[in-house]
Amino acid sequence: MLGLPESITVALFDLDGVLTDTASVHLTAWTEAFNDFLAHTVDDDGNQPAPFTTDDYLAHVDGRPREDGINAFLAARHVTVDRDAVAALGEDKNNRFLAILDRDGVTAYPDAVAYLHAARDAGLGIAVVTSSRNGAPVLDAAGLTEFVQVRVDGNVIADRGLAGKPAPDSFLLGAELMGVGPGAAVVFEDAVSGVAAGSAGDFAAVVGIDRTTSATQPSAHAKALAGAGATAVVTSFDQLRDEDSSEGDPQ
Ligand SMILES: O=P(O)(O)OC[C@H]1O[C@@H](O)[C@H](O)[C@@H](O)[C@@H]1O
Repeated sequence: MLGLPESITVALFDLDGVLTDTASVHLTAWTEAFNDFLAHTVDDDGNQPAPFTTDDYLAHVDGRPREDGINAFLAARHVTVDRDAVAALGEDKNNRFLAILDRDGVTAYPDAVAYLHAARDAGLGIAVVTSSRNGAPVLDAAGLTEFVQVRVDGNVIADRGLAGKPAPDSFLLGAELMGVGPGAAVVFEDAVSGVAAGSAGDFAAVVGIDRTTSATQPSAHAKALAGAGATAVVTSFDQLRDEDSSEGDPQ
């Protein structure tokens, strides 16, 4: 029913881009904020840096805590700024993110909601592990809070001084708070940094969710997720459940 090894009793879900259609909102907010910022900045050689692109988002920002994403992208553009500038850029992006949320609301992916129902019905423990400090309001706006027994979000990560994804620490904390070790838990992730975190944590399974395409041909992102250590890559949770009905696996 869930397409998972039977040893798994806990599911750790990333949020943005896995359960909710908010990776696109982060991408839009980051693109606007970075490009406004870059327009008034020069790199370490005094040149105008190239604009922020979707590829930059996937490589440097996706899945990481806010400040880590800023630092990784600016380092890639050889732009050096002080901590106040990083904080101001992060705040600008967050204001843009919240304004889009306020205007458009949050959509939960139907396949993810169906999978949450199936996981809960099967008795699996459910946790959300997100780098976002907006994890609680996004879950609320999507109507998903009722499913979540444990939430590790960007605020928890900062309060506890944990290393962000691609370090495994936030997922390991999620498993610990659910009372299991990584050998009894599955990680669901759409970001390369998140899959790398699950892989580094030795979780029983790390499922990459590639929502960049609905085609059967593996996308570049699907290949990147596999390369980062995903034990399986699917374009929808439905594929996990379909696999089971064709194989007759009990869980
Ligand atoms: O700025 P926030 O809401 O704390 O989010 C931090 C990061 O959270 C991750 O979940 C997203 O994949 C990133 O795009 C985002 O930058």
